[in-house]
Amino acid sequence: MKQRDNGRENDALRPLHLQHQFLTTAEPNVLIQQGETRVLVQIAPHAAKTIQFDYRGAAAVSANQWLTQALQPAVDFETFTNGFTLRCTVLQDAGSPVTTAFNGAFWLLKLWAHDQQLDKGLRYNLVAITVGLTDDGTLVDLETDDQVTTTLQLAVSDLDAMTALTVNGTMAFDGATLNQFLYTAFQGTTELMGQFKNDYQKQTHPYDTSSIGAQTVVVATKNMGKAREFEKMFAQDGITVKTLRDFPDIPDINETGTSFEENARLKADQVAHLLQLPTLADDSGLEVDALDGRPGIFSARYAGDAHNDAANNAKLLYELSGVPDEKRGATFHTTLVFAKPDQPDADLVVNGEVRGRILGIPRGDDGFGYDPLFYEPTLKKTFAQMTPDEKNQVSHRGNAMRALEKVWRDWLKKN
Ligand SMILES: O=c1[nH]c(=O)c2ncn([C@@H]3O[C@H](COP(=O)(O)OP(=O)(O)OP(=O)(O)O)[C@@H](O)[C@H]3O)c2[nH]1
Ligand SMILES: [Mg+2]
Repeated sequence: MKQRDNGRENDALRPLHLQHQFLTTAEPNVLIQQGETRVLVQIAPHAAKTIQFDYRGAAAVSANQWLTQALQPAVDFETFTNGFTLRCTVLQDAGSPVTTAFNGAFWLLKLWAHDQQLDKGLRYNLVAITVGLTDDGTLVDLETDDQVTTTLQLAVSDLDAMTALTVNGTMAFDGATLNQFLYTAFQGTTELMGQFKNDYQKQTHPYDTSSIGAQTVVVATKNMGKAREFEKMFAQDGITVKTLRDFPDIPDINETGTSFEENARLKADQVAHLLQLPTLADDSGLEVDALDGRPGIFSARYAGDAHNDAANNAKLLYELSGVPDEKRGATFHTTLVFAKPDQPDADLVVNGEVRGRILGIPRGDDGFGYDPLFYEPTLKKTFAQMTPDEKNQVSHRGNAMRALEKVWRDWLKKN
């Protein structure tokens, strides 16, 4: 392939670099660099449903017209509730500043729409490129030093639809030359589109989910006792389990709901959104008759915000001191929610319960949480005296899983 004076091959793009939130102001912004051309793009909403460009660089009037024309067909104002101004400040012009500005503007707009869950407001993805014609061929993604007779400025979608096409030049050219021009441009835009999509993917789903295969279920829990039970139950179907321990960068989810279901939805919906994967969550707790159903949804935080099983058990025994056996009945409850990414209305919800009695002294070493105090009358043991299989046969979580087992595969196939 032929090279330009600076060594860059004729069909090679300038290196692309995006710095999101280059300015630390609240307003969304990005610094886009294509080669040595640098444009700062900022977006601000306004009430009228219009696209406004505020290009700050040479030939601003024609630049604004071109940018608006190139973007307009992609924007669906049925979805966007307001319009927006895209301010593009050319900080350094080393060639093709308008198409560089367009790329920064489109992909900033796309992130902005995503943050507001208005992804549908953009009909397709766009990139723009500037291509030049020389005496002996075409050059992609022009720099200031490239000596060309004619330039072509193009915006094209990932559905191969052109939204803006401008040709400016000092020489006449024929149809074959135009085709050569377009061919070169499309090669450039295809490559550029891939680069922008990669960056967008990183910005919106920054978690590494490459280890998650088709036979894997993500469970949004940090509780290893729960995780072991899910692992065992799913293993019967040949399914492996990943938990939040596999994604340590996911922030803690505040269980601010007022019911098991609300809390399980919070956990499932948020993690499904962050990982963009179907996610199962479990919210469970112990409802003690003599305590009017406490600790209930507060079972993990019963003795204080730091989850401490020993302290929780000690508090339970203390609160039940003097309560006779026949009044120590309790229910263990589990709500399971299976969520698909960004479809909270489609959440699958099932429940499971088991009745038992709270002993006066702990028995058994297995299990977790309140297990040593929870006596189950049919197997005549505490949960902590049971093998994992025995516990799963009778437990709240086992019962919830059996309810889930009947429905989740069909649910997963829908949509
Ligand atoms: O003896 C027990 N046998 C069980 O089978 C069991 N299932 C749940 N629990 C306890 O009830 C609370 C749930 O709170 P919870 O649903 O918010 O879970 P958690 O905070 O531990 O983990 P996460 O899933 O929220 O990350 C926690 O204290 C759990 O230890 C159990 N105790
Ligand atoms: Mg919890």
